[in-house]
Amino acid sequence: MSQSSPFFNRWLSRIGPDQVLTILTDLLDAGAVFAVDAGGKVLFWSKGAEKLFGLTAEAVLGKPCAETLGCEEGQDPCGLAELGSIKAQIVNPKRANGERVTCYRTARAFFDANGEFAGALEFLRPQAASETALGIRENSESFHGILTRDPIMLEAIKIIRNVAETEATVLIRGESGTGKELVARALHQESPRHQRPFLAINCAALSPSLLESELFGHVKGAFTGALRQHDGLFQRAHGGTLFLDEVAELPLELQAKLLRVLQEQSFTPVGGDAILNVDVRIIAATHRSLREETKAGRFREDLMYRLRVVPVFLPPLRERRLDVNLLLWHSIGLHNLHGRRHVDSIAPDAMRRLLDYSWPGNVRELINVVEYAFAVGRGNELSLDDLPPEFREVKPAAIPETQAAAGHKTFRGEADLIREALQITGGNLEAAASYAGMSRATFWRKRKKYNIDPVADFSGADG
Ligand SMILES: Nc1ncnc2c1ncn2[C@@H]1O[C@H](COP(=O)(O)OP(=O)(O)OP(=O)(O)O)[C@@H](O)[C@H]1O
Repeated sequence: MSQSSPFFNRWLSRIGPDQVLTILTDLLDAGAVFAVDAGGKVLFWSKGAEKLFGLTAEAVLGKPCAETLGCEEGQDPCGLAELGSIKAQIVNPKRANGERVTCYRTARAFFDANGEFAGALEFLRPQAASETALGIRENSESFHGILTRDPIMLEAIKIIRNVAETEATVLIRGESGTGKELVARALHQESPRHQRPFLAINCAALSPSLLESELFGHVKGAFTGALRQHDGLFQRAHGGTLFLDEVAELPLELQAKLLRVLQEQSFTPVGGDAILNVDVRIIAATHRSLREETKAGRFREDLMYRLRVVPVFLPPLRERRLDVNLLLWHSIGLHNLHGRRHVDSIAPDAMRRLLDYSWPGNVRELINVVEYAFAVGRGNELSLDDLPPEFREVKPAAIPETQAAAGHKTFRGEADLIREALQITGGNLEAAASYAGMSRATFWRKRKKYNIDPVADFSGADG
């Protein structure tokens, strides 16, 4: 069906197609719109294009578009004659000041009555920092809110995807704040049980008697104060998933009761004598080694085997340096959307401290650090002064031993940060600049200053 009324063409010629196109593209002020002829010469250049590239229409009209936008990075500058249309292609056109800007390119070619390429209309929308952080271009992954570029985390996600379909019990091991609950929720969401409840309990947070009544419920009069019957989590999670966080802290007497539910899908509420049957999938998590706990006699061996049918390990954040960068920018992007401050760069000394930090509270701590920076700091650059005191006090020489043991380099300065960024990204300048918290132009300048050659030294590095 046509998108316009039969009167549109008449109206268009009365107003003037040129004026209509100009006004229309003004309405799209989030990016640049331009038209080219069959030879790639610019025929139309919107106000948004002037703003984005710092080039007036007067300076650009009639010039080859590839030259105007500095398409020299081995990318096909056009490709439209063959493809006909392009959607959300990532390109890096050049601004008047020489800086490159990452954009999404959407374009449509026109063909004349003989099928000959007759030019095209293009729309370039600059990519937001938060989109880069979300890893839309790089090989990162967002899976039910879990952001990562770390190979071990990606492997964990793969396992979760595969076991979600099954009924297997999963044991997630990781330090506090590494995302164990997030992963458990993802597993539930991916499973056939996703329309039934997902309930969670921290086994370390309650006294043994309260924990028992929370898990299994109690009948009226079961103990002093049990004024009415209470349905436990196992009953309420029927058909769904129960997440037992810090399962290693479960008292031995409750371990026996949990084992029975796992083996027989049945239990008796506190003070009751009727056996209740339930269908609940268990996902357990711990920061301890259950094997060690078993050896020490604190955890039942039979229960350990029941729980760790599929073990999943989440590494601490200090061992996932690519994720520090990714999660920082993701968190910054969220604050940029809602706060009064807009951060688009991180000062190199601040970035160095963030990357060198041992993150004992893992991702939860990182989120809080960004919140702190937005609460106390001002301006577009996140500086060292915006970070909590522990970041400002730590000298590179005083980096915790755990990190040194984990094989982390300590930085001596900006040059080291640039080298590390190139090393870890295999010489990809765009990704390396993002890793170092610098704009591409600044990264380029500093790389030159320290005479670091990305091609000779780092391309093909396995990062
Ligand atoms: N990879 C990730 N991507 C995005 N957000 C994450 C990631 N990992 C953790 N988070 C966020 O960090 C916070 C802590 O995560 P979560 O509660 O899942 O950790 P945990 O290991 O269960 O912690 P604890 O053992 O202390 O309960 C949450 O806000 C969570 O959304």
